[in-house]
Amino acid sequence: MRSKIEVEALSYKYDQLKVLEDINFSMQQGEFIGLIGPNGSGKSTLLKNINSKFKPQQGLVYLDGDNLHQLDKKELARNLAVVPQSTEINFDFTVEEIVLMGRTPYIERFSSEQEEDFAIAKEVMKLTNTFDLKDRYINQLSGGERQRVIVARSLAQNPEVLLLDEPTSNLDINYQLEIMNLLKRLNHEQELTILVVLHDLNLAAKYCDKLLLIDQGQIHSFGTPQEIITSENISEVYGSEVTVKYHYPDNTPYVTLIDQQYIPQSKLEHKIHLICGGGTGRELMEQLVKKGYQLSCGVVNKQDSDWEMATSYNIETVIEEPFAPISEAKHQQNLNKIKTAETVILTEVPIGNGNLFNLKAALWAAKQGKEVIVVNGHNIEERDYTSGAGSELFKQLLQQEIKEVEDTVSTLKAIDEIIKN
Ligand SMILES: Nc1ncnc2c1ncn2[C@@H]1O[C@H](COP(=O)(O)OP(=O)(O)OP(=O)(O)O)[C@@H](O)[C@H]1O
Repeated sequence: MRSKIEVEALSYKYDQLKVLEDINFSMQQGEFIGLIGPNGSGKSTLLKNINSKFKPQQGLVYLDGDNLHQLDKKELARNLAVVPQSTEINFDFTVEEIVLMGRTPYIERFSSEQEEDFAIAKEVMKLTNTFDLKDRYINQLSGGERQRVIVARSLAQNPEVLLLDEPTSNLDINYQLEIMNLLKRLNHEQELTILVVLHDLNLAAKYCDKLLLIDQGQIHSFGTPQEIITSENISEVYGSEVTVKYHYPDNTPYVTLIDQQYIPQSKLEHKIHLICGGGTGRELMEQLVKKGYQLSCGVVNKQDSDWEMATSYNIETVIEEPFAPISEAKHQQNLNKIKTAETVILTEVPIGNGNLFNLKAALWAAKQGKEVIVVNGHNIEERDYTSGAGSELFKQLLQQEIKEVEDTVSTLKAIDEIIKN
């Protein structure tokens, strides 16, 4: 199959300033690709090379196998439409007039719009929620309204490929989602091929099938959001420390910025091991990761909701088979993790014969002189399913030098105190 768009060895300079170097990638029909990268990395310049506004000094761009820069302008506009980053429109055109401009590539010289053109303009105005604005002057609209009109104009071109440069930048959160949902719908229903520059990595990860990450004019990486949105890539390209959580079940990544300036070094170095299970560690895991602690976890069963959360944050975890009792080997691995931690937290995990080892691990940690925080907001008997063995071990644990707390908030306070001392 021929690629819809193929960029081959493309390099571009503004006078002496080299901005793009040896860019190679292709888009198949119906792909939805996000172009991401830091400010000034060359995203807009790449888009302008693909839409033929700029001609690369080296390399070629193909549309359906034809050299795109040699295509007649009208033919190109019937295939490819652009939503630029900023649109200066100096004259007082109405919204409908602007949208009808999208029909220009279909209108013969010396003739004017036909009924079909008006019908298409109406349809795309409805799609973009701009129909109610149709008689308003474009220069009297808000930035967000104007943005939607420009999207409508590009759709009126009835293109096969749509290039958009930060189409959501002027929009409030509601319209951001509306535009992205509209693009996704057009992509699905009409196989519209989309290349969109986005700054919001979470929006990009949520909507795009693939992401092209540009760094200083070169392709850093190209792949699925799961492959591209990793804390390593973000730190390498943007220089920011982030946590990436992979949402279950489709593993859509979600980025949260860690502002290192506000995390004291003592927190970054403090290692915590969390003994949990059955979802009792979820809330703590989120909080501790966001606060910048180094976290490990175990033993949890695969498929358990604590396992799910630990996996989504890439937390080092000792994992047992689904529903299987903790084996001696996994228990040993857990103790090895505990050895490297400064603090151990035992959540209010229900105790059965299968996870008695987790109580033993907490007891072992306390006897080793580790700081052990035991969450004990409810009576142990209520969650002991071992006919007493669990309660007995728990009693021994409480007799050690441990910190007994009630819930997540008091656990976090206890950790703060440990670090301060
Ligand atoms: N017309 C121009 N003349 C000279 N240099 C330019 C021109 N347009 C952009 N540049 C420079 O080229 C580099 C890439 O700019 P470009 O706008 O392509 O980056 P970008 O990734 O789209 O950035 P942003 O995310 O900030 O929009 C920058 O260093 C920029 O200053």
